[in-house]
Amino acid sequence: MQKKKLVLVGNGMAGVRTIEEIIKVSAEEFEITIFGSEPHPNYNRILLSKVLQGDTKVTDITLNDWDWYRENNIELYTGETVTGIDSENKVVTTDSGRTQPYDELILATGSLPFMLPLPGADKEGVTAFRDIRDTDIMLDASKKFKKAAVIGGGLLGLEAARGLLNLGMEVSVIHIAPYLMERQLDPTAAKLLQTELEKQGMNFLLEKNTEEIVGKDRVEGLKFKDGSFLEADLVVMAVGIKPNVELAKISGIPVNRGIVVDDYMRTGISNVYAVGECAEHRGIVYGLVAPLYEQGKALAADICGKAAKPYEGSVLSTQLKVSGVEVFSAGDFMEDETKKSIKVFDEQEGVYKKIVLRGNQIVGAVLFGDSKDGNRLFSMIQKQSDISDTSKVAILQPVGGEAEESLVAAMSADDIICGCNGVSKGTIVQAIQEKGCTSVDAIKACTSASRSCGGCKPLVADLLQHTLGAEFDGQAKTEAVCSCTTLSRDEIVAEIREKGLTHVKEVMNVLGWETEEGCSKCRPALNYYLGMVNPIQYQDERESRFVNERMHANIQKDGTYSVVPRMYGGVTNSKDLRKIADVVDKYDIPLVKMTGGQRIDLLGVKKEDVPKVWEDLNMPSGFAYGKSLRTVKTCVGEQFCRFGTQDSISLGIALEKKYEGLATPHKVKMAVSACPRNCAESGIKDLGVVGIDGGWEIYVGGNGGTHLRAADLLYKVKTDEEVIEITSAYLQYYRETANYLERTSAWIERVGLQHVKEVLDDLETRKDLCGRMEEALSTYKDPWKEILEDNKVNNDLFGTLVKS
Ligand SMILES: Cc1cc2nc3c(=O)[nH]c(=O)nc-3n(C[C@H](O)[C@H](O)[C@H](O)COP(=O)(O)OP(=O)(O)OC[C@H]3O[C@@H](n4cnc5c(N)ncnc54)[C@H](O)[C@@H]3O)c2cc1C
Ligand SMILES: NC(=O)c1ccc[n+]([C@@H]2O[C@H](COP(=O)([O-])OP(=O)(O)OC[C@H]3O[C@@H](n4cnc5c(N)ncnc54)[C@H](O)[C@@H]3O)[C@@H](O)[C@H]2O)c1
Ligand code: SF4
Ligand code: FES
Repeated sequence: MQKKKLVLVGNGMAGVRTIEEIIKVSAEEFEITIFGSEPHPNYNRILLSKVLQGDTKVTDITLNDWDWYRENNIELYTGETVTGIDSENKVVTTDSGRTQPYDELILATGSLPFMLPLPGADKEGVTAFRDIRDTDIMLDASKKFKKAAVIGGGLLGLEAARGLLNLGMEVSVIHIAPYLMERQLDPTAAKLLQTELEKQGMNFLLEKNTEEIVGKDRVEGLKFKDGSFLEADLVVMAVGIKPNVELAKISGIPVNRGIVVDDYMRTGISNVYAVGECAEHRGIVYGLVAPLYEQGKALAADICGKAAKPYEGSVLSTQLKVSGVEVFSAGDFMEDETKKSIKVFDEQEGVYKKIVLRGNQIVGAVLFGDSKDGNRLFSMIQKQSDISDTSKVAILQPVGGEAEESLVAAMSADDIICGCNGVSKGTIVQAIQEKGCTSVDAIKACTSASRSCGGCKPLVADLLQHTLGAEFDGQAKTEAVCSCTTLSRDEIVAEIREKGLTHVKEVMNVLGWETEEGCSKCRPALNYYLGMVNPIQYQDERESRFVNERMHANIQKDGTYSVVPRMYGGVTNSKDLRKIADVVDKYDIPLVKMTGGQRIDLLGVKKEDVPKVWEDLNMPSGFAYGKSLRTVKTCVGEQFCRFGTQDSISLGIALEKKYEGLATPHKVKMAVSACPRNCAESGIKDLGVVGIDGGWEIYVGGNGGTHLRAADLLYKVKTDEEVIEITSAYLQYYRETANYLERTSAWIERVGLQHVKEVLDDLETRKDLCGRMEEALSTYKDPWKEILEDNKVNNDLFGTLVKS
């Protein structure tokens, strides 16, 4: 059956979640194409606040990595904006001139930050806070400048302000209303919040209306309508958002404030849906993920032709993501003639709780200082619970002084634990009891709870503790390798050994993987563990490797490849240099560059030329792309240097020849310096050797990358043979005990240098490790040669045939 063409415009949180839902309902029905203006795969926009606050890194907030798109056969065009929709001919066009036909079209274009149209708003140093680019602008500015002004004292403005404080800036928040977060809080809670944030170092200017942003090219300050002035060299506008509807509007799709949709997210034009912050449902445009994900579910069922539960609107709840502050707000939180409140206010402790009732129904709540009851109250609001039978004040203190744990115990099965993803206590308990989930990560994988803002993680952990009791502590330490399983690395390796498992698919079947195909985290890891356990029998599964390892070359950002041939110990000769020069000319290679590991990198090689370049070079692969030994950097040593006490080059070459091509959990870099002056930088390598009088020192666990770490001295030895013996035993122990993708620097911190020493001090163990290392090394074959000799693989990978 011909698949239907499904096009998604907008590669953001709501759009991609909807695609996930569609794949869950009907994986085979659609050929999916996604366009996204941003140059990234789908990431967790919510966590940009945490990135700015220094709690996480941009690289850790990806929700769906490139492999996810590939694995689900989704054609993804990033950095490409859809500029027109021809709904008659069912085609979209993009800013790169591409046209893409569709059978079904989903618009998920999100919002645009509202930028106050002030004179000077275009000056350098004025930014919104919406995406990775804005976050980078703020991170950069904080390194060079001191004074930040945030316009807008809502959720976004306060989270930005906390981030800028953490980055060492002086921060003023300019707010137009008389109190903060007036859309979520009442004046009492807002005042408490302001006091707490002032204690943290924030400065507030309330009821201030900005008139102008002043400065030459760069912003220098803000002028206010009351004539006052504030110095600032960074201005962040956080004054709300507006639905991004321009594309829909020019394409004739009915638009009000947002794109108008029905209860299945259908727009006024057939086969065109809208979801997320760009959509307007029953007159409401939502700006939090929980309702957007609910919308996505309804859309997914409808588009797949299944009986869909209509989307009927959402009650909202919010929490501010600022550490040290607990603020919660939900539903209709302001009193009026029809709504009365019950309040508890402990001024001494700074705790304020309020519920708002319409008759006997609870319709809203505000909590400050202690937001633990937030989820329970939110569930009551969503269910419109009638509280006539309950003592009203007890609703605000339901567990009166009992142990914290009884909070989750007191929740009913349909109480929501994860507001963002709408996951109830019952669903999580079911995942623990029926699917064997034993960690927060495993629960995230099974149920999506904690996958968005992460605010519910402590509650999920409490629920795990409560459900598993004594079992929890022990099990909590073992993290699942990924969301496809609840098993940890150690459990998987043990099962592979015990059950004699030999293939990635077999591991998944036998060990009850949640997903049929696994994911980009577990597949390469399983491929490695299988090869490590059984190096002789195991057939490497190319398709389970990361793309660079599959291609045996690094893909560059423009789609070309880099080729780095092996040069043992960083030593070359005129013959190899001539070959390299000829190859560079013949294939028009734009850049030749020395690497940090003393190799020559040919950059910008066209995909179809890669095998031909390998063939003409006729040199072994340098494994510059691999989880493997990369290079052994050497200093010139005793042969030429007057300080040299040892032959660093010969030892470096011997090490590189011995361990080349060895599969390791992560890349391994080595160096050999012939004296303590350490010109080859042995102190920041995974394994570094330093010449001393009458022998060598062996250092381990060094890292010169993002997580800079000086290597630890492991042993002093006398001979080259001893260096090799210790290296073999050390590397083999790392291979056998590290998590896949764990560098030696992280591994040594985890297992402890002393522990590793004790293992290697045991001569029997050392011998066994060396024996297993020899076994692993015996399987080495140069991958470039192998591919050149296999026309099919060559053709599959590069679309070229080198040998006839
Ligand atoms: C710093 C920050 C913190 C937040 N914290 C929270 C929180 O704690 N809790 C919460 O619930 N919500 C939070 N939010 C809001 C939440 O991130 C949004 O509600 C959610 O991301 C909206 O999803 P969306 O898919 O509708 O829009 P977006 O995530 O904005 O995605 C839309 C995407 O479409 C792309 N696009 C637009 N037009 C086109 C086009 N024509 N062609 C191609 N691509 C296009 C855009 O570039 C964008 O990448 C936060 C937002 C920010 C900025
Ligand atoms: N923790 C969370 O849930 C969270 C965090 C960040 C962002 N978000 C979402 O992101 C979106 C954007 O957040 P936001 O805070 O910008 O929107 P918002 O509309 O909630 O708040 C904007 C604030 O700016 C103030 N403002 C408006 N004009 C102003 C002016 N000229 N001068 C000074 N202040 C002015 C308003 O009074 C308002 O309080 C919202 O949908 C929000 O829900 C949520
Ligand atoms: S490390 Fe010592 S021997 Fe090697 S080059 Fe430097 S000074 Fe010379
Ligand atoms: S409440 Fe946000 S991820 Fe669970």
